Amino acid sequence: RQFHLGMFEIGKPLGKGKFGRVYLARERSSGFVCALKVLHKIELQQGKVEKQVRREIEIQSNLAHPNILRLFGHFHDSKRIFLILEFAGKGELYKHLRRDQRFPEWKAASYVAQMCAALKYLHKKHVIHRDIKPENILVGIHGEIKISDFGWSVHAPNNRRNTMCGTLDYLPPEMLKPGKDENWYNEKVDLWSLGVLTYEFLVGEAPFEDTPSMTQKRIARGEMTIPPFVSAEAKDLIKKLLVLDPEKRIPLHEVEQHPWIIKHCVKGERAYNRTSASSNK
Ligand SMILES: COc1cccc(-c2nc(Nc3cc(C)[nH]n3)cc3ccccc23)c1
Repeated sequence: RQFHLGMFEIGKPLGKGKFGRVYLARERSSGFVCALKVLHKIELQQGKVEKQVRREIEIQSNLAHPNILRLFGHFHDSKRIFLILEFAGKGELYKHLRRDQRFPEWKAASYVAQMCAALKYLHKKHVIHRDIKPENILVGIHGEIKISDFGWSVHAPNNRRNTMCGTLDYLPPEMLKPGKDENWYNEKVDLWSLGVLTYEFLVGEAPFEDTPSMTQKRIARGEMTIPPFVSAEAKDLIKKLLVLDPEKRIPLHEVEQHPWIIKHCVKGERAYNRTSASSNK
């Protein structure tokens, strides 16, 4: 399908990302509401991120999952690249996290379960996200979460050098301490990040947050403390994800069956059984 700017009615600016502005937009013929991300080619060249953007488009265009932000299409003019993205009505998850300081366990567990579903889908397609953090998650109108920003995602196995920018908090040890094949890592990097995310949802800050050099040391040693207000089940899951050896991290299908997730996520079903039971009376 060919898209061009004239097809869209541009609405209010939603916000500014690292390399682009995002606008609410409506496709004129269908009335379909979406988010239009505008990237300036000059800025991408200066930031040396054209390849990353091409990869983001190529990967995200082929994904279709309720917890992954859809990329419906893209087009460009002489100066700009336009990404036609799904509109998530409640905006950036990290703003919700900062506003609430930390999430109650039922909400954190629901988000972790949704992340699990999204990561299972990605890993089945041999896509590693590599940049799972609250800043890259949007919230839909019904409170469901959607992974966005595939700028750092790759097809596994990766053996290309990637300069990292942004926070180190979410980097797994194998991406910090170059081993023999320093650039070879696999999907298990997303398990580590899921552990950091779970911790941050419940505590309100990342487990290894410190000065950049101290953060690297603490990640490499897996040095973190989990505050007493975190439940024993949640603590158990965090400790099973934040394991230095990638092969020893709890796999996604075990995460979704973990007691902490089950306890908080089958509520709907129990509630369903209660109502159906009561209606039989
Ligand atoms: C970089 O994009 C930024 C930056 C800051 C805020 C928003 C934002 N986005 C969305 N939804 C989106 C965004 C995309 C790509 N799809 N759906 C909703 C919002 C609601 C209130 C405030 C802000 C919002 C985006």
